[in-house]
Amino acid sequence: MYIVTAKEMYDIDDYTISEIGLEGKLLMENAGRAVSERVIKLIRETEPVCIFIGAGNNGGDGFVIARVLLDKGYLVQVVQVVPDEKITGDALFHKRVFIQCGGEVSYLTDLDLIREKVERVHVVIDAIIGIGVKGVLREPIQEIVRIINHSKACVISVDIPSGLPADEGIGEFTSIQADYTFVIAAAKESSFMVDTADFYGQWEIVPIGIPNFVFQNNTAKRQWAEEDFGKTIPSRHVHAHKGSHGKGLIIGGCSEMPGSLAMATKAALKAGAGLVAAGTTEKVISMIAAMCPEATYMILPEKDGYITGCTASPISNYDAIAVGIGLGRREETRHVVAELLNNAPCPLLIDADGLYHLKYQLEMLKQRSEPTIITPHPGEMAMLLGISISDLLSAPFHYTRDFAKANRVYIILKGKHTIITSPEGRQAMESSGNPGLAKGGTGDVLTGISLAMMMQQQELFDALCNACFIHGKSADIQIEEKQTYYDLMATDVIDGISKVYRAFPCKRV
Ligand SMILES: NC(=O)C1=CN([C@@H]2O[C@H](COP(=O)(O)OP(=O)(O)OC[C@H]3O[C@@H](n4cnc5c(N)ncnc54)[C@H](O)[C@@H]3O)[C@@H](O)[C@H]2O)[C@H](O)CC1
Ligand SMILES: [K+]
Repeated sequence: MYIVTAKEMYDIDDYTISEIGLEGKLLMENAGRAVSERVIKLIRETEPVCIFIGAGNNGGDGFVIARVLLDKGYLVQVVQVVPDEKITGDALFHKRVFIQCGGEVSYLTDLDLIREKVERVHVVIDAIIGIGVKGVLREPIQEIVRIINHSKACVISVDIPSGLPADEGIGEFTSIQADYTFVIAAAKESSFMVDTADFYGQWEIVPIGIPNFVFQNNTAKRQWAEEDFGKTIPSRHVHAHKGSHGKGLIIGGCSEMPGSLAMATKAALKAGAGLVAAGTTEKVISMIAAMCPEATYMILPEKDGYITGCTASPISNYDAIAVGIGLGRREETRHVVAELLNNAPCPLLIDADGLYHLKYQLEMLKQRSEPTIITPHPGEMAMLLGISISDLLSAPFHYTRDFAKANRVYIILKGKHTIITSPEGRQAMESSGNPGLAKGGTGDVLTGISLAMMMQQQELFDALCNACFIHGKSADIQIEEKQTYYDLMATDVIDGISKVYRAFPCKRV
């Protein structure tokens, strides 16, 4: 599933029409038919339906839907909310076809009449405006939208709830509040944003015959799905030994936060790492060693229970290193992150307190020759960007892409919809997981799983997407099987990793 801005969707549309030769009328027919198929599954023939139609191609989709429903014996009324001369091009073509098939269209502007109509129907189909909306809705459309929103009818939007922007980061709007939205061809950015997602109601994408490669050439954003995990997760070879699955090092922990290191280490091993060493203070080792007997330990220098350095120890023979969890924010500890940024000869993941220290030495990121990965939650990402969390969440694709490109890092921006970004600006959204994950320690588990994935032979971007998938799916399976959003613990997410591998088995060889 691809994710697009309005501009990307128009480019995809133009290419399909002008270079491939699938005419606009045909795409509109496909769109209207595909939406009608879904509508027919939702409503009965006896339920009166009113289709509201605006001036653009979204309205054109509405005329196709009206024709299909009329033909199937539905009680359809069509209300055009703009004068006849505004209906042009492909939309006019389909309006004429609808009328030739016996359909009737009323152009209504009297708001009382519209209110009466809306009160009498069970279902409203909203084909007023699609991705072509500019700014806040003008009158009388704004008032018509209000009337529809106040009615008891089930509201089904075509492509996007009318009035809602397709792109992230757009401030003011008035929108239809849909119960269902059938999104044409590709997900729009706004269907994932905190301030706009709810207007869609339940939504689903309906394909309209645009070839896959056209999406690939026009957008760098997509959803990471189960099939992607199945296709990319590397096999475990029958002749494999522990060295085949990577040797990782996790540096972190302090006297007040020993558990975070234990959880990350255990999660890395559970997710498939061959060997994992935990680098920390002697005291923390004595606290966690029994919790994770499969790991090895590296004693690091300390002051008052906080790590002060790590490069005096051998860090060159690891395949990947993670730093930051439970590290603490003491100034002496900042040096640990600097040493690793300078010297880690392998992919380096920075999380939690490591990100706090990174803020003071961001310029070092560009000097690294090996990949760097950061795994912030929105608060940490906003801190690194120097903006507010609400600004970040209004346009997360934009902010993370710019930061990743400027600083040459991979980013996992954690959230309900986690966004994974590569230094080239490729972006994936991973949406598994549930509110049970909103608890201390789950980020440490993701760090451990990510470290393990980074060391399996797969492209680094895919590895990070798969780590998020395993983490979220583990939480989902635990909730399905035995737990609730209240009692899910980070350690349960570690236990659930085996269930993910059993549920989505990978090839053996
Ligand atoms: N994605 C595809 O491949 C296909 C999409 N289809 C549908 O087409 C629309 C986009 O159509 P477009 O004609 O570009 O724009 P709209 O229909 O969304 O609306 C334009 C219409 O709205 C008026 N308008 C804009 N802003 C406002 C405002 N603030 N207040 C009032 N009126 C406003 C503007 O004047 C225009 O008249 C897409 O969403 C799909 O549904 C194709 O049918 C199939 C291919
Ligand atoms: K619409």
